[in-house]
Amino acid sequence: MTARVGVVTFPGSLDDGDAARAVRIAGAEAVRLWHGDPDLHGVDAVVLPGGFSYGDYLRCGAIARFAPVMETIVQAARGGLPVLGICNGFQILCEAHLLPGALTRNQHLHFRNRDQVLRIEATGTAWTNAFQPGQEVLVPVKNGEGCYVADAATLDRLEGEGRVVARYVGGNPNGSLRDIAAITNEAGNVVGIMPHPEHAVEALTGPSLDGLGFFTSVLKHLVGAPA
Ligand SMILES: NC(=O)CC[C@H](N)C(=O)O
Repeated sequence: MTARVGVVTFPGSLDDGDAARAVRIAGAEAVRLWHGDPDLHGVDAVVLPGGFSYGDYLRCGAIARFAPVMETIVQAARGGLPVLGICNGFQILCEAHLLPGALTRNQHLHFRNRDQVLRIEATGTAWTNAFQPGQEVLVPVKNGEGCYVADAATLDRLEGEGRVVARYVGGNPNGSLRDIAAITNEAGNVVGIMPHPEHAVEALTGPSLDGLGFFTSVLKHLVGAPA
């Protein structure tokens, strides 16, 4: 059976099309989900894409968190549904308290858009099991509010529990504490990542095919998961 991966569209989403494309290239069916519809239509996993949901008003992700679809996603994620939040999606996951900490204004106050090397540190998650521990990948980063912050105790806990999923290598583009680019929840089914793996899945557009591993990981995870 082909896995069905939902991709949510909020008003202001920008990367939902690319996320759905990445899902298809990885070999799954992409199911488009609408922010106003709480029904997840039986999907096996969910991607919250990048962009500017609700115009980034108030704070990035602060309004999207209250979308009808998020109520269902929060419940399902607590029950083990794999959820990947990319950039604005990561911001939404923090606002929804599925992940600890917050994404704040880039330290230098500039929007940053460049190709970025990441080191994958946690390969036990639903979205990173196709990587080798310590593997370096190249994916685009593009954000204005990507500076990950949390109190020292939370950061120590994330590190101690192996929940720092990826770190920036070769320069930190936004001032994130401890160079954190991606984290996971305790169960490893929810991952938030600031850079954009869905933009690194095709040779034509580059900068690598490294992003595909996030999407093939969840398919591997679903095959191993009980129905
Ligand atoms: N690429 C994105 O998803 C951008 C997220 C958010 N709007 C920011 O600027 O930080």
